[in-house]
Amino acid sequence: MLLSVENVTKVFGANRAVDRVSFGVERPAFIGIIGRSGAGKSTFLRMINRLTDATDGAIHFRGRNVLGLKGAEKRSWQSDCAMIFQQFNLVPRMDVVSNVLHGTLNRRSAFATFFNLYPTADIHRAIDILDRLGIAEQAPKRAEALSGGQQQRVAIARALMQDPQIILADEPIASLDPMNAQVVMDALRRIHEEDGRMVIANLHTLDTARRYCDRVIGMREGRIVFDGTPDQLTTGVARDIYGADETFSETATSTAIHHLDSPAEKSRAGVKVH
Ligand SMILES: Nc1ncnc2c1ncn2[C@@H]1O[C@H](COP(=O)(O)OP(=O)(O)OP(=O)(O)O)[C@@H](O)[C@H]1O
Repeated sequence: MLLSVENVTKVFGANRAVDRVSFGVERPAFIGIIGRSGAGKSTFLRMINRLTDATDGAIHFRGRNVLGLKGAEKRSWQSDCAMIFQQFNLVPRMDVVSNVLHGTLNRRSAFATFFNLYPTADIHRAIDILDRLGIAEQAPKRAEALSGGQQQRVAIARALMQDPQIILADEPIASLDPMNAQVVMDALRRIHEEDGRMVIANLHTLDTARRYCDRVIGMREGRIVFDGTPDQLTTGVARDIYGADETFSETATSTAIHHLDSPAEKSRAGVKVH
């Protein structure tokens, strides 16, 4: 088993935010985690890369319990599983290349970090990665001058700089318009396919999960209530995951471009209808 999650639990006071979550992954896959706000998706992702300590349970990656790692071993694990956030978390006033080079921070000495010194090889690699993501020409600009979709690709480049085995993406497209959302999801999918990296993404839209993931995990109130392929993710199952009644509509959880076909949807999305 490549990744094995066993009874992982996180308790905040009286609230079981994540409740005995267990599943196994045999080979690097593109996994989507869906569920309504507060279902425990972010907390779970943050426990994998040790941003949040679990209350109970174990997570084994290639046979090693990552929840027990300390010090240098923990930091090394954290660079093996790079995280991408909804708000990109770039340094806005810093240029794009420097933001990407930040992905090598925990490999560099305090001296080099203080004086902002980067090996030439790292700078070349950063530009190659930006090129691969189609944004090399943005390299000298300040991060804040870029569109949301471009900024998220910079964040992906920063993650790739760590050469991670797993990319953890916490609502990576929740702040993006449908067009940019697609560009970012395409980039993640391509990295998964070309590099064989595992991707675990918290997603708030069903259609994105169906379209990009090999496997979808549905969470509700801290527990896994669905674990299967996109094909098995029927409207009935989705209704169960989101805890909605018969009035549940798929488009309510959708941002995809192809759902903006009808004039009503276009106008709701703020697109001018002629
Ligand atoms: N640091 C914290 N202290 C106390 N409670 C927390 C903390 N972080 C999360 N929670 C609670 O844990 C539960 C799960 O939150 P979490 O953010 O993991 O859900 P989520 O599915 O990612 O939702 P969202 O998409 O809104 O982030 C919620 O009830 C939340 O209020």
